Order: sequence, then structure tokens, then C-alpha cells
Amino acid sequence: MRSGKKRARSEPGSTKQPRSKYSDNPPDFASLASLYPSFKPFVFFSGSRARIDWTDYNATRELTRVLLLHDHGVNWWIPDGQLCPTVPNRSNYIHWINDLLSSGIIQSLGGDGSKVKGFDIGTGANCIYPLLGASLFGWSFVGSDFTVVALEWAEKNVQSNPHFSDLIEIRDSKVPPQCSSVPEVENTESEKTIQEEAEISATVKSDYHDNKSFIEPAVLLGVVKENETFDFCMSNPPFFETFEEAGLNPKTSCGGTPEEMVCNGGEQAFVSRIIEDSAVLRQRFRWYTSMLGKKANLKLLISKLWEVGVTIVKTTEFVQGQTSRWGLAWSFMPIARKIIAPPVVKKSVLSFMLECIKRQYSAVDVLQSVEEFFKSCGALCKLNSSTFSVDIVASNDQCKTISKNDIADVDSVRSHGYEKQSLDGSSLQVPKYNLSFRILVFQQMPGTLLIKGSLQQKDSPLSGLFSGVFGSLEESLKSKFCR
Ligand SMILES: C[S@@+](CC[C@H](N)C(=O)[O-])C[C@H]1O[C@@H](n2cnc3c(N)ncnc32)[C@H](O)[C@@H]1O
Repeated sequence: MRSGKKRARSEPGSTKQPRSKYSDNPPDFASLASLYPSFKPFVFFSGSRARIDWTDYNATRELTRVLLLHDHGVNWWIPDGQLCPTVPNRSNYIHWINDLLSSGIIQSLGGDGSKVKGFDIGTGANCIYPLLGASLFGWSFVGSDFTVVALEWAEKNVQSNPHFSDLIEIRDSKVPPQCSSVPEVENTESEKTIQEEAEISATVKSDYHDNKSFIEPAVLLGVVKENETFDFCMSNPPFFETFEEAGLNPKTSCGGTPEEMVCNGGEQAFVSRIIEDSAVLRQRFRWYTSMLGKKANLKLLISKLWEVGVTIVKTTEFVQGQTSRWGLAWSFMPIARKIIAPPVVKKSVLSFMLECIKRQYSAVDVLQSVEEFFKSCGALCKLNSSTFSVDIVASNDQCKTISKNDIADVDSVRSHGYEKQSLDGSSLQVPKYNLSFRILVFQQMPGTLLIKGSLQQKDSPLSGLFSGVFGSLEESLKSKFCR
């Protein structure tokens, strides 16, 4: 690696990417404001805490600018309205890729392994992944896009950083495939050449934008050149099928144009196209990866991956603040290292998505319903509306009632007595051997919430009841709130 920075060693797949400097240290707005006068007007204090108005696009853009400059030495800007990336969230994905590359699970492409080369599908005007990858790890990149503004501003962002600009190439994915040097290599599994596959891939008709007929640009086939190999590809795909669906979270303003946010079939179709291209390019990339906005899309995409003959699939969840995203990675390389399955453990964190929520309901209604659900069975509950969470303590009997008796008999723990315990600091007599857990409600996108449950005492004798209890909550919330 050119930067000489050490590669991370740990296993990929952890819930929150540990080496992202923002994982446990959110940006300090007060200190940034004192260092950068241009950021100062966007910072205000509520109590002793420095905040910014997340609904102000200019504030979020200036935050991204100063974070990239302060933490990464990167000069950066985007024009009004273009998608503004949050640096912590994008860093998590870059660190996960670093984990995958360092894990040694699959064979390397040869060479000394010191020069890592990535391909960012849809780099955007912000060009965030190549900028982070080059500055953090010295990786080189091809960043593709097809809009004039993205190509122009991505190039500007690269040229504004002469200290690593030679590492990043911006490539137009809409240049007709015959103009890029695609090899006429026979694919033995089908009769088509890569050239033919590329033409098919590039001529999918779409009318998502202004209802005009539109040639959707190629994703990988036809953009990747002859003899090019890469260590990985990555993508933050357009998540949505319509701009209305993108509808934009009223709590934040990150901008985003239809070209950036929307594609025919949404993220599932976009990632399916990456999968189809990868099935032709196979070992030209060590790892193929994509980010996903909807956990529910993972299942179908993973089954497609096994169908096309991948050797390995990896997933992870990126959690930053109130936002969750998912990472999906696959490879066609032979497995180099035996993966030792971890011992089977009872899950202490469970989640499900509430999708297609009826219009009249908000996240607050769901949160209150979580509290009512457990209270109605006699469990102790404490709702915290600022963290969108409910803390719950339920006894063995209450867990049984909640799970409609569809659980193992744990009567043996009943006789263990009682101790003082409290949810809010006041003293309450509650059973010592109880199930203590937290339910969190995350806004994903309009009409979609992620509900997450985490056990507070993983070694509790009742921890085996958690999945039954959580399953009942899922059933109840889905029947009440979803169309
Ligand atoms: C959600 S934005 C992501 C931008 C940036 N990577 C980020 O994370 O902020 C998706 C990007 O993909 C681009 N895009 C859509 N289809 C593409 C294709 N077939 N090839 C290259 N880029 C594409 C869009 O123009 C847009 O810039």
C-alpha cells in the first residue's frame, strides 16, 4: 500500500465497523467550529451540546467538507442539490472492504498485494469512496458514473487533491461499450461473448427520468477494460424506484437528484445487474460488494448469488447514529482459508423491518405501540423518545404470555429470588431472573422502519426466550401498522 498505513486484521462481518474513527467518536461540532470559521455559522448550542440543523443542506455539506479536510486532508466540494455523503457512514463501508481484503478468506490476484485497486460503481459528484480509499489506505480507483455533473465534479474533486490524484480515474459508464476496450473473450458457460453481454447490459430501457425513453448505462460489463483486474468493486446504488419514494427524510437534508437516488427497479434491480455482470467477469475482481438500504432485499440477492456460482457470500450491517445500512459481498475466487464456524450462540441482537407502513402512522406511533405491547403483559417499560427506544424487563411468566406459550419451559429459574433493580433509577422490586432488553426504532426511509431488539444481560437464564418474545412483537406490529 502506498500510504504505508497498517492494514486491519480482524474478521469482517461485525455489526459496527470498529476501525472507522467515527464509530465511537461522533464529530465534535464545537471544536470543528472553532477551527473552521466557515462551519461556525451552522453550529448552535442546545444546553451544553453543540449541534447542527440536519435539515439544512448547506450545514450538512459544510460538515462533510470540514470533516474530509480535518480528518483526511481531502479538499472537496459539490454543487447545490447533489447528494451530500455523510463521512462516518461512508467510512464504515470503506473499512469493511479493508477488512475483507485483509481477511485472507479468498486467494489474492497475485502480485505482492501491496497495490489495492478498487472500482466504485456510481461514484457521484462527491466521489467520496475513491477520495476516502485513496487518502486512508492509498488504494487506487476507477470511479464510474454517467451524468455530466457527476463526471465533471468527481474529476474536479480528484484534481483538487494533487497529493493522490494519480490514484483515481473517473470513467464514463455511458460511453458505448464498443468504445471501451472490452475483450472479445468467449464465456464458456454461455454462447455470448463479453462484448455481447456488455451490449445487452447497456441497452436496458428505462423511463424513470422525466418519463423519457432512456438507455440505462452499463454497470461493469463494457466499463471494465480488457485485461483490467480489480481487488474489489463497491457501490452505493440508487436505492429507490421513484423520486417520491426517495421522498426524503424530513429529519435530514442530504440533497440528491433523481439520477442519484432512483433507478428502474430500485436497489434490488441495480444490485442484480452487478451480480449478472459479476457472473461474466468472475475472477477479474476478488470481491464484488454493494451497499443496501433495505435489509429485506438481502435474501433474494443472496439466493441469486448462489445460483450464479459464487464461492462465498458475506454480509454486514453498518450502524451510524439512527441509520442502518447493509453490506453484501461475494466472490468467485477459490476459498484460501478455512472459515471456522463460530460456536452456535443464542442471538442477543435481533431485527426486522416494518415496510409499507400505513400513511397515518409515524415512528412515534410504533414506539408507543412497542411500549403498550409489553405493558399489556405486565412487563416493566421505560420509553425514551429522544433515543427512540423502550427498555423492557419481563419475568419468565410474562415472556411466556408474550410468546403465546410457544417457548421452552424455564420454570427452573423461578426459585432464584429477587433483587432490587430499576429501569429509571427508582427502586423497584423485580425478579432477579428476568429478561431485560431494549427495543429501538430506526427510521429507514419513508414508510419503512427498522426495529431492533438487544438483550441487556446476555448471560440471563431467560435469554433463550428472547427470540420468541421478539417474534411476537414483530407479528403484532406488522398486523397493526403494515399494509
Ligand atoms: C446514490 S448515488 C451514490 C453516489 C456516491 N457514491 C455516494 O455514495 O454518495 C448513485 C450514483 O450512481 C450513479 N449511477 C447510476 N447508474 C449508474 C451506472 N449504471 N453506472 C455508473 N453510475 C451509475 C448515479 O449517477 C449516482 O451518482
